[in-house]
Amino acid sequence: MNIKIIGVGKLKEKYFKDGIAEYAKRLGRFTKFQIVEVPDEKAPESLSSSEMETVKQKEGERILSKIKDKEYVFALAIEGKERSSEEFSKELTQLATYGHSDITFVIGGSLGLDAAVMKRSNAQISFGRFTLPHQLMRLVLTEQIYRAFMINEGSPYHK
Ligand SMILES: C[S@@+](CC[C@H](N)C(=O)[O-])C[C@H]1O[C@@H](n2cnc3c(N)ncnc32)[C@H](O)[C@@H]1O
Repeated sequence: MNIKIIGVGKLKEKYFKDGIAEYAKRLGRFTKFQIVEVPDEKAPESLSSSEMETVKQKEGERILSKIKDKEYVFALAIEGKERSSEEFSKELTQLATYGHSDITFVIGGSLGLDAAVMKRSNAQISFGRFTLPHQLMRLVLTEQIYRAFMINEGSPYHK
């Protein structure tokens, strides 16, 4: 299985980079894992709602340019569907069983994901109603993907 996370903007803080690098290393024995970063658009607080839509649209086009037709896409969205870690683990196993070997997760920028990206997605995942910073979301998601493989293996990592 190939797993890709597409994120908007560069990861700046070392502690996020270190955390992600640790889980990415652990994931190496289960899957080919990569993070693809697309450039973010400047989004000052003074933007009008149509300017905000333009920012999301531009970021959305960059995201979509990194997705191939064969990829199964999960969009991360607060209003998406919540799952337990066990359900998520089962879902990934089922996708592999049904021949989906390229799984892509998309995390939006500071203004969220454009409608075109939501439309392209095959499923939407919510980590609950809290708004998480997109950089932290990358780390949390990477850990949950690792956890999903450990659950599937029956590892005591998941208690
Ligand atoms: C700072 S948030 C964007 C907030 C924006 N107001 C929105 O509603 O999408 C950046 C990205 O992180 C992800 N994200 C943040 N919190 C999330 C949550 N609780 N569940 C799923 N994804 C989340 C989403 O992909 C979101 O586009």
